[in-house]
Order: sequence, then structure tokens, then C-alpha cells
Amino acid sequence: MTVPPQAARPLLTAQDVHLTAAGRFILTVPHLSLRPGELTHLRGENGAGKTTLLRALAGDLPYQGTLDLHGHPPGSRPARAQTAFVSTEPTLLDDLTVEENLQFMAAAWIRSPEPVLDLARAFGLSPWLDAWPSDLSRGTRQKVALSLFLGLTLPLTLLDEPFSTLDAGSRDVLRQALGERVQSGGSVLLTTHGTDLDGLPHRVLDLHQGELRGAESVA
Ligand SMILES: Nc1ncnc2c1ncn2[C@@H]1O[C@H](COP(=O)(O)OP(=O)(O)OP(=O)(O)O)[C@@H](O)[C@H]1O
Repeated sequence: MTVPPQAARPLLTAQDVHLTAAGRFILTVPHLSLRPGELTHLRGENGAGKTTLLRALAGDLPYQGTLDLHGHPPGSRPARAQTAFVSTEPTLLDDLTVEENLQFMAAAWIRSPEPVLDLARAFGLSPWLDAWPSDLSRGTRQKVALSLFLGLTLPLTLLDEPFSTLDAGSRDVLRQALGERVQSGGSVLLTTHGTDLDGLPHRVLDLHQGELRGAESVA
């Protein structure tokens, strides 16, 4: 039986979290729960702090307050093992081909490379599997990173503007992959300025004037 997201134990909780950058207040999160099987759209105008929040949840930024990912703070080894983060400028290993990158990273995460390669093929990356990362366009590089971090099927997936560099066909592939990820119990939090999630059940969180509003709605 599938457990509805609202009934599932939270995967990640935040309580009274404050984030600063270069000594300047950026945002506060009074409370946040992300549950398994939940797709969440983090909205906010340019500069609202969406990337800053994703980076803190991924363990890449210091924070004040309480963040808990299944009993572990972001940045700790057990939390990192459960978290996939695709930034707007994903890092690939320059001395490995695209396929070697995917194989290597899947092995590093102790995951089968097959789902990762399947997603790469669905994104139309077959002709690029033997290419070097330096030869990829921005959108192609983004698809490599998305194939990897969605194909690893980690419990928490954080995606910063994943649709922004993708063509129409690739956006459809991503939408399908997101649906499958949450159907199989993953929790996905992503940013977009567009309407890319229309038609997919999801929850909306608004970052406005330095505060994350817990407003929830299902589209
Ligand atoms: N390392 C940093 N040093 C100083 N200020 C920073 C740093 N990182 C982020 N900021 C500031 O934090 C604020 C939030 O930036 P952030 O990139 O998180 O916004 P965003 O909501 O993702 O914006 P966008 O939609 O334009 O991508 C901005 O005012 C930015 O200038």
C-alpha cells in the first residue's frame, strides 16, 4: 500500500533556521518538513535566497538553527549519502568521458549505473557518452548531472532551476523522471521560475522577504 506523503515520517525537518552570506542576513526558515514521496516547488523572486537554502540543505553552507535529515545534520557523512544536489553549474570530472563520469559516480555512491545510463539515454545523451565534459553545451552538461543524481535514486533530491537550460523534449523527460522519483518514495525539492510542474502533483513553498512561508497547496 502506498503511504500518502502527508502521513509519512518527514525525511528532512528544519526549525528556526537562519542563513547569512558574507555577514548579511539572507533568510529564515521558521519550520519546514519534507516527506518521502513529495515533490516540492520552492518559489521566489530573483535574489530571494532559493539557491542559498538549497545549498544549506545540501550541507554546502553553514547555518544557525536545526536541520535534521533522518537524524543527521546536512553536511555530515550520513546526510550526504542520502542527498543529491544538482546546482546550476554542475561539476563533472574533466579527465573522464561522460560515460566514465556516470560509471565512476555510480560506483562512488555504491549504486548500479544502469538507471543512471538509462536516464542519460532517455535524455538523448547516447551520442555524448564518449565525449569529454569540456565539449558539452550547458544544457547537455545539465542533463548529464540530472541523469546521475536522479538515477542514483537517493532519498532527498535538490535541484536548482533544473528546467532552465533544457529543450522541450528534455523538459518532458525530466518531468517524467521527477514523477517516477516521487512515486518510488523520493523527496524532491526544486526551484523554477516557470510553470514546468503544471500537471504534476506538487506542493509549493514561497520564499518572500527573507522568510520561507509554509503555505502548502497541491496543484
Ligand atoms: N557568497 C555570497 N556572498 C554574498 N552574498 C551572497 C552570497 N551568496 C548569495 N548571496 C546573496 O544572497 C541573496 C540570495 O541569493 P540566491 O542566489 O540564493 O537567490 P535566488 O533566490 O536563488 O535567486 P535567483 O532566482 O536569481 O537564482 C542574494 O542577494 C545574493 O547576492
